[in-house]
Amino acid sequence: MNGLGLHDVVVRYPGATAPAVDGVSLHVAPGEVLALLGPSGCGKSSLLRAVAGLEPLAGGAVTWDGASVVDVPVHRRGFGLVFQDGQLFTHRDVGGNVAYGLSSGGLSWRSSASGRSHRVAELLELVGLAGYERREVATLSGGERQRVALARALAPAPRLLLLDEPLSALDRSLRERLAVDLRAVLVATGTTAVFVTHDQDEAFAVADRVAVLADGRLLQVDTPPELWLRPASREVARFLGYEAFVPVGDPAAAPLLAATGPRSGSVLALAEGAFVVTPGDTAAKGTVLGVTSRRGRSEVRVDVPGVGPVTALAPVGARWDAGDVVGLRIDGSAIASLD
Ligand SMILES: Nc1ncnc2c1ncn2[C@@H]1O[C@H](COP(=O)(O)OP(=O)(O)OP(=O)(O)O)[C@@H](O)[C@H]1O
Repeated sequence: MNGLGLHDVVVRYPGATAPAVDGVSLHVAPGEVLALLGPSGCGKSSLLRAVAGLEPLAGGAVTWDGASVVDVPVHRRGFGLVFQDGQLFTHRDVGGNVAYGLSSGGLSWRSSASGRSHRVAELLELVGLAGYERREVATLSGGERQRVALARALAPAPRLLLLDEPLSALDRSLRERLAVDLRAVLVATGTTAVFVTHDQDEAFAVADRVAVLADGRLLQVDTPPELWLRPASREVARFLGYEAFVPVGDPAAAPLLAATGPRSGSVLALAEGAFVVTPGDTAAKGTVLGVTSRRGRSEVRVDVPGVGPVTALAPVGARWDAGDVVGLRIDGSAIASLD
């Protein structure tokens, strides 16, 4: 099979009671971007490092185009790496950092100085930093550094790019913008990539498919819409942000099913926003537990009979006190079903 193959990969650290990666099998097709998503300590980085060749395998195999790379040293795998902190060379300027990436490739622009500088300019333009060649690394913002790290890693046209939480040191709004830009760059260059993150939104923004890991095991791998609409288990659903579960046969499910239409699974999973606080006669009611404000809207913790505590959305500025009973409209698009 072309692309990256993981076959029952096991990573075990000396002295650890359980393996960090415990029999993970996955395939990443050429040109595909796969996110490894999971809580801290679930083994995402260990798996990525095993693919890179930075950690030895305790079991299983890593293949590229069907051939094992287990005995191929890190620098001969043709895989690029981007880390959380970019790891730029501070004694080189931006252009020097990107040109370093070129020198590790075996491609034709290596031969001429003008070919090299043209390629550096092209890569900087690709990552949104046209004209930055002579800037000192120390003068760059965190987001700019990560863009340079990406350009440097893409310079030798790696057959696989491995990104370990490349955006997690940045603040939220910058992270959201860069996630979109990162996907655009990976798609524009047709780069096959594996992207590690603990942030669901980021995984969904960057990847074609998302692999959810917990305790070193693969729980589910699917496209973002499939994963969101059909989480394979409560564990996956909880990790994606579903916060309440109602069996389909439960009386409390009736108004929910009226909003979603018939569903095939046996349990409904409710995400934040499955209820919207609405005045007037509504299908459901809840008792306010508390109110917080986030990103220009109010989030109201409400206790809904038969469902439990959930986060309902409300217009910003609206005021309630704990104990108030509020009407709730149901948004079927925030309700998934599982077996
Ligand atoms: N070098 C190491 N030596 C021993 N144990 C390690 C080492 N690196 C990681 N571990 C352990 O392996 C498990 C998986 O760690 P890993 O860093 O792969 O998880 P992660 O999902 O990437 O976490 P995070 O999001 O916090 O980086 C953890 O229990 C961790 O403590």
